[in-house]
Amino acid sequence: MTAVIEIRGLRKTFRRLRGGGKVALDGFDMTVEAGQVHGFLGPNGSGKTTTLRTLLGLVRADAGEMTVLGRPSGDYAQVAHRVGAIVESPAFFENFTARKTLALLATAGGVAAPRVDEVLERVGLRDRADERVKTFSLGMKQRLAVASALLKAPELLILDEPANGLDPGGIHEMRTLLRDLAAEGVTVLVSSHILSEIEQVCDTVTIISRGRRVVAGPVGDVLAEHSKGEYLVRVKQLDRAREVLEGAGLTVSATDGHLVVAGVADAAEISEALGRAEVWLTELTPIGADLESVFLDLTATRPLPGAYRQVDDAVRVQSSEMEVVA
Ligand SMILES: Nc1ncnc2c1ncn2[C@@H]1O[C@H](COP(=O)(O)OP(=O)(O)OP(=O)(O)O)[C@@H](O)[C@H]1O
Repeated sequence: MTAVIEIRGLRKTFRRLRGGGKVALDGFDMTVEAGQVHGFLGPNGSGKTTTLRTLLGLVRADAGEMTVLGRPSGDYAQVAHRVGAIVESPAFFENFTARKTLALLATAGGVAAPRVDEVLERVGLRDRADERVKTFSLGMKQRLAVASALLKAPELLILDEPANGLDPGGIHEMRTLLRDLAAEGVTVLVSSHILSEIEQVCDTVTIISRGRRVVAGPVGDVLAEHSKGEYLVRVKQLDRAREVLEGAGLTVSATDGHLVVAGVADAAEISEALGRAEVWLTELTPIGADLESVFLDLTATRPLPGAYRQVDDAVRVQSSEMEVVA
């Protein structure tokens, strides 16, 4: 596979007016392969936007190496026409219509005029194209931003929170759009806090916490690695099944007419133990980890009862250990 984005050891500290600095990126690494939809996740203030701005040449890194579409970051101007990006909400002239906004951007970027109607159709703004941007809702402005990023028919699309403000139908359409673009060979890097969306739409994922990569890989592998070996068990004799499974050394909890059995290395442990006691299974299903629980665990941002977590409270992962730093 070819890496479209390769980042190694990226460091950035922002100076503070009153002295000292804020470490935004602390040796961050990321690889995005061609043709994939890659999710970029991290808590507020973990360094996502700084990474994306550095990739696009808007922020100068203190150290590290980056290539975009095979070119080192210093040559970004030479690949900029092959990259479409929305990083933070773009500002549009409020008095212009959507069509005029895109037509101006198309002219400035040397894009053929018919492309404007194609992208308006693609983001669902065809019927509102001649209305002024100031009358647009947040979600409609977001659609316009995506349309502007698509104008150049980019090979690499970078989207920071594209679902921001979209209604459920719009989120669904955004998901379809990203998958369709990937099927056409476009590489998509998407940052989002809507983890269920990322889980559905992305092939691969990188999670950042306090400026460092805490996990990366195919979404399925990341979920499998963090699976807790839990199974949902349904049987007619619930109490008897619980007794048998606990007797076999398994951890069992009863919920809503079924059992959840934890710490299971192999499903056969459950079926054999129950079978020996002549308790017959009606359902045995592995309970997979979801991206939200993996994210909350790896970034140590799971809400604590009775406490208001502060944005910079998180973890720094060192090999397999987690050191909590407040
Ligand atoms: N221009 C700046 N000057 C000073 N500090 C900055 C600047 N830009 C970002 N930071 C700090 O760097 C850290 C990383 O910020 P960044 O915007 O990259 O986070 P993020 O992961 O995109 O967060 P969010 O999910 O809230 O958008 C934060 O602590 C932020 O306050």
